Formats: sequence, structure tokens, C-alpha cells
Amino acid sequence: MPSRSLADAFRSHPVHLHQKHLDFSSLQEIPDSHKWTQLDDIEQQHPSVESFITESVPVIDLLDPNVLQNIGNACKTWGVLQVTNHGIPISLLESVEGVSRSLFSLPVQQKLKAARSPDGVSGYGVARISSFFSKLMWSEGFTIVGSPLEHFRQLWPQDYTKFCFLFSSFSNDQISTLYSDVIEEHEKEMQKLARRLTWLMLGSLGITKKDLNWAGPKGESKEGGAALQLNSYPACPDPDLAMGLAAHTDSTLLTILYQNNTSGLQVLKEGIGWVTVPPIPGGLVVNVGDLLHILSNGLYPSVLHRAVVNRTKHRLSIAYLYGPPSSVQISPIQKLVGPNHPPLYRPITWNEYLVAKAKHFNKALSSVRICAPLNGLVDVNDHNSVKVG
Ligand SMILES: O=C(O)CCC(=O)C(=O)O
Ligand SMILES: [Fe+2]
Repeated sequence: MPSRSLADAFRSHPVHLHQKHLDFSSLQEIPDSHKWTQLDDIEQQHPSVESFITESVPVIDLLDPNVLQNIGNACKTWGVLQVTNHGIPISLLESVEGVSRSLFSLPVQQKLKAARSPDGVSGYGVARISSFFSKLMWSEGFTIVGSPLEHFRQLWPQDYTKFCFLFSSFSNDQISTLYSDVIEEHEKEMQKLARRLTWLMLGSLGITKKDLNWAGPKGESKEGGAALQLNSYPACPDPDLAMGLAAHTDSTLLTILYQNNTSGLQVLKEGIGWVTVPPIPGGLVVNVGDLLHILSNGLYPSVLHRAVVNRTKHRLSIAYLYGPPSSVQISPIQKLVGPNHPPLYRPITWNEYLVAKAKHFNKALSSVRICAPLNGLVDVNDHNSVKVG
């Protein structure tokens, strides 16, 4: 089961976070614990690019006849794209947003009943990457791996009568089940889209299903693993001093992100700076993750991204984190390796990579690198580099 294996990876490397849970809505100013300066986040030194700059993350229509080429270009030059006509019903995305809104609007004490444990993967809490920073982020999260029903029953127990957004006329037990069904339906649909996107991204490098040993003869790969990350960024009295989610790359093959109609996601474009990815109606953001970077032997950068916060609007985002089957060794695909293109990374499973990420954070990729880039082969993720050993 993919959920079991992800849980195992987190159990093997517990993260003890400074668990300071704020009721953000009651705060008129930012406490010191949440005030960020440039020194607190090295990536802040890059400028934020204003909207008049014409460079923007490519938007790709999945029904476009040139889809393969467009995706390839976007992956190579940006490591991120937005997709439209992706086949996920908007109503389903809005329902998950509703579940998320309902969850985060519960009182802190209630949310803590489903708190993520230090060695756990599922549940409520601050971002796991918080352990790498001295300042706390202006956000809360809820991670779902496998069925969320048990956690939802803790959040909405029988005797708890707070209004629930989607199904106000139901009992709490029915609500937990209905919310859980929404999440399950979403998982099914996103799994299909994630597979399709993986093959499009690899297809544009000339990779077919038979080039990957973990895809079966008909390309019917063993089921990939996935986690759903609900993120909430409350309105913030002084957004310039706060950080929603610090800069990171995702430890996935790819991530599919839905953001409600409030912008906040920024991606780092080398030579330009932080570029905002505006929400587009019905659009989904797709990030190249670290494992796709490894598979592509460095041809696709895994995009460095962060979330900034907003003075007036509460922002929600829903990230579908998609990875390979747990037992599979991920390494540069043979077809992309040659005398002038030696393999840049050693083989590693998703679990092992998650442990490397928990230890090294943004230096995890360089911790598994075995070969410095040759002349002319730029390692696009070089801002993460670190001496190994
Ligand atoms: O909220 C966002 O836009 C980014 C979320 C994200 O990067 C993540 O959950 O990994
Ligand atoms: Fe992310």
C-alpha cells in the first residue's frame, strides 16, 4: 500500500516541530515568532518580480495538438506549468476546497485533536519544513495519506455541533463520511491525471512506457503513491514580514496544485527572480518534483517555490503530491544517459529520498548527486548544491 510506505518513511525520521499553534484570526499584529527577515530565509534575497514583467509560467491546454512539445518546453525552461482542460471537474475541486475551508475554520483546540504526531505523516500541523527555520510560517496544514475518515471523526465528533460548510443539515458522523468520500473521489481523479501528466512530461523527452522498468509491459505501472496536502494561509496584518510557506522544491515526481482565487504561489525563475503564478479559473499548477528531475537526468529542473501571504484574503491551496511506487529505485533513465551525459544521481527510492529531504532539506538533491555537471550541461538545480560527505 502506498500509504503504508509513506508513513514508514516519516516514522523512520521523526520531526519535532516547535508546535506553537496560533489562532491567526485573533491577531492584530505579527508576533516575533512569525516575523521573517532576509536572514531567516536565504532565498528571500532574490527580487520579487512585478506584474509588468512579461515572463509568466506557461499555461498549457491539454487538448492542444502540440501538447507534448509545449509541456516539454515548459518543463525544461520553468519546471512548472499550469494546465487547463485537464478533465478534473471544477465542482470536485470546489468541494475539496469546501472541506478544507470547513476544516481550517474549526477552533485550534478542535483541530489539534487530529494533530500530526512527530513520526506521523497524516493530520493537522505546521509545515514539516518548519524544523529548518527559526521563524514560524503564517500557515497551517493538514496532510492526508490514505483514508482521512478516522481523522475527520476526531475533528467532527458526534457531540460537536459547529456549522459545517458543505452539508449543514447532516449529522457530524454523516459529515465525516461525506467529506471523506469527497477526498477519496478527488484522489481517484487526481491519480489518473498525475499518471497522464507523468507520461506527457516523459514523452516529450522521447521516453515511452517500455523505457521505465517500473511500468509494466502495457505501461500499466504499479500504483504510484500520493499524499494530499491542504494548506491554509490566513489574512495577515503585515504580509511583508511574514512567510506563508518557505522556498522549497517538492520531493515528488510531480505535484498538482489547486489554488483558490487568491494568488500567493511564487516560483523562482533563474536570472529573473520570484514570479507569481496567478490562479486561473479551472486551472491547475503542475510542479516538476525532485524525483522527475532525477529521472530526467537533470533536464527538467524541480521548481523552487514558496507561498506569500495577503493582507485581506484568506488563501487556500490543495497540493496533490504524486510519487512512484515505494519499492522502485528512481535513477536517471538509461535513454538520457550517454558518454556526454553521465548519470547525475544515484538510484534512490521515494522513501529514501524523503528521509534525505528530512535531513538535508533543500540540499537533499545534491546529497544524492554522484557526478558534477559536465561543461555545457548546466545543473538547473544548482542553487541547492552542497558538498557531500
Ligand atoms: O500554497 C501554495 O501555493 C504552495 C503549496 C506547496 O508548495 C506545497 O504544499 O508543497
Ligand atoms: Fe510545494
